[in-house]
Amino acid sequence: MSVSVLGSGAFGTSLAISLTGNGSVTLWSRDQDQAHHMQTARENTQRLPGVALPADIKVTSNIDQATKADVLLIAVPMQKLRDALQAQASDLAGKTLVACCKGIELSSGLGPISVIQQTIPDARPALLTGPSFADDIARGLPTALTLACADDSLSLTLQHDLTTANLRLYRTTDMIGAELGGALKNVMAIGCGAAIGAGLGESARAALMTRGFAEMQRFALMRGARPDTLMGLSGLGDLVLTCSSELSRNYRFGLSLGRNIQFDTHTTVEGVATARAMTEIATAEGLDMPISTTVADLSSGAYSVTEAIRALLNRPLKEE
Ligand SMILES: NC(=O)C1=CN([C@@H]2O[C@H](COP(=O)(O)OP(=O)(O)OC[C@H]3O[C@@H](n4cnc5c(N)ncnc54)[C@H](OP(=O)(O)O)[C@@H]3O)[C@@H](O)[C@H]2O)C=CC1
Ligand SMILES: O=C(CO)COP(=O)(O)O
Repeated sequence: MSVSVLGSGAFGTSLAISLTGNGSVTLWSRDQDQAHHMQTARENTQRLPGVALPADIKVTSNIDQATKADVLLIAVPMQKLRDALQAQASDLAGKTLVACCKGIELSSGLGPISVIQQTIPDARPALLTGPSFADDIARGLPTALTLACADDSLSLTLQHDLTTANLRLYRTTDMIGAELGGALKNVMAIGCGAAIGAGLGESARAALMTRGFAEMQRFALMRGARPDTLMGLSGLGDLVLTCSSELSRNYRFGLSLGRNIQFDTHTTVEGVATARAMTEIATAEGLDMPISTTVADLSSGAYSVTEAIRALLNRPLKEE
């Protein structure tokens, strides 16, 4: 099996490292200088410092070379996915494309699978998602992920090809559920970070995670997901990880909001655009999503943390 990872950020680099024992691995960067630096320094100093790139990984900025592989993992941020696919559309036609991003596209309200289907209609799409920090994967720590794919035979092949000694993949055919679990947990992680950053305590975080999970289920079921998918790695599993660890960028962004301090605007924080997308869809569908709406307002600066707390606590009392 040969695999190329398109997108040399933290996650793409970690997946390339993890897959080196399984066959030939190419890591593609859109930036020629960055690709050259990684190829010679054997480290992604910009996005995943401190982890050596195994000698077997070929790093390139040549898309023709990269797209020769049997399987292409697409590891770019959700809001960049459409542009990234469109820019390479002719090279990607007919390929097996495994999206590795988590989010809802703000301009369309679609998840990664649908964006692939729109931009590269004859591609064979799948999604890799679930609780995993790039650093953990790169260091070979045990991780379990969800592989979502509608085509059973392709799904079995990918599960076999992408599983490693430390990376265990579970299959599902519920692509909508897997997409939304990964997308929506980032929104809740921002909320939890804000609560902890503002000193509201662990009980507040538990309440936000639980009621946030109820919102995730409500939203995902409305869009046709299966309830059990949300209970799995791509939903509950990733929610627990992301809402409780400072390794998460979404959680750290929330912490900065709660503490009223600046956050590096170059850092990828998927939950900000997804909160906005989720809120717009929920409003159009008449779905009650108070935490997501509050996170969207908090992230955009429309609400202060004090206003956000007031908005959530002053809602009418209801049954659980
Ligand atoms: N980091 C993690 O622990 C995990 C991340 N993910 C998901 O993976 C996705 C990517 O995240 P991550 O790798 O961490 O992000 P990073 O911010 O570390 O890297 C993003 C990468 O995408 C590249 N990129 C951006 N736009 C384009 C484009 N149009 N064409 C080609 N390449 C592009 C960037 O290139 P450039 O440097 O040139 O801008 C950069 O290499 C996200 O959806 C995230 O939720 C999932 C699980 C874990
Ligand atoms: O998706 C992740 C963990 O599963 C990574 O989370 P962040 O994007 O918040 O760092």
